Amino acid sequence: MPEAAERIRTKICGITRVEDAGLAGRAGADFVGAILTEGYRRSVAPEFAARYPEESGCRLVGVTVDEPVDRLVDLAERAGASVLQLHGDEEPGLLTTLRARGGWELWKAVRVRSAEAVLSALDRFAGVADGVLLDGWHPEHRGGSGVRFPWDLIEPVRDRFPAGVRFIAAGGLQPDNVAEAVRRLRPDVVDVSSGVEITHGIKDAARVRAFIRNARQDLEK
Ligand SMILES: O=C(O)c1ccccc1N[C@@H]1O[C@H](COP(=O)(O)O)[C@@H](O)[C@H]1O
Repeated sequence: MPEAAERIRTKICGITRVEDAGLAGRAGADFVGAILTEGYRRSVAPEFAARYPEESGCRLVGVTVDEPVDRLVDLAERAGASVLQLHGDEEPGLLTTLRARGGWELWKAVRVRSAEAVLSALDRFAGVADGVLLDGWHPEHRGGSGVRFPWDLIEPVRDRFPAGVRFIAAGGLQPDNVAEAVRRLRPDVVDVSSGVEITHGIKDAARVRAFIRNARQDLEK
């Protein structure tokens, strides 16, 4: 008998208020994300993000951009992150080093500009990343910009994700398009930040609930 498909997981990212972590947890999210590298619109101190897991019951994803390894380990430990999302130009060797330094699940973010670049990233990070996150590309913002990647580029190469590597779909997801993303891209996790916000870092309760409900809808039919 074929195995039942795993249910879709959801991540609410860019949380800057403890009450929004609670909101995400009550709505059924699996992961809450905090931007731990300083200087971004949704950056928070690691000690502040450390309050999210207890408030939400979710696993904490620490998002960092091009941090040196010692600083990264320090941020991850202070936040109590369970997953590290590397959202810069990190090389595979950094992930190998991190794996030896702690028990974090490691996700590498790739900003999609071509299917070839995604295939090359899958190749380079196979064996070192537990997940590959695909995000939209924006000329000024590293992430959290609400930009979709071209889904039609990824649909034909979806099955090239190595077995056991989570596919996290991000970038421009919203309550209104997440069911279509789940159907077309068949991700393991859907990730949203700006699509459920009132303004940068401030989440809207109705949109968070609708996002999670709509993400799950296809698999529950
Ligand atoms: O949200 C940010 O400000 C941010 C800063 C630096 C790196 C990543 C960031 N956000 C990540 O971007 C994706 C997509 O966000 P959106 O839904 O398109 O707004 C998501 O993984 C965020 O974690």
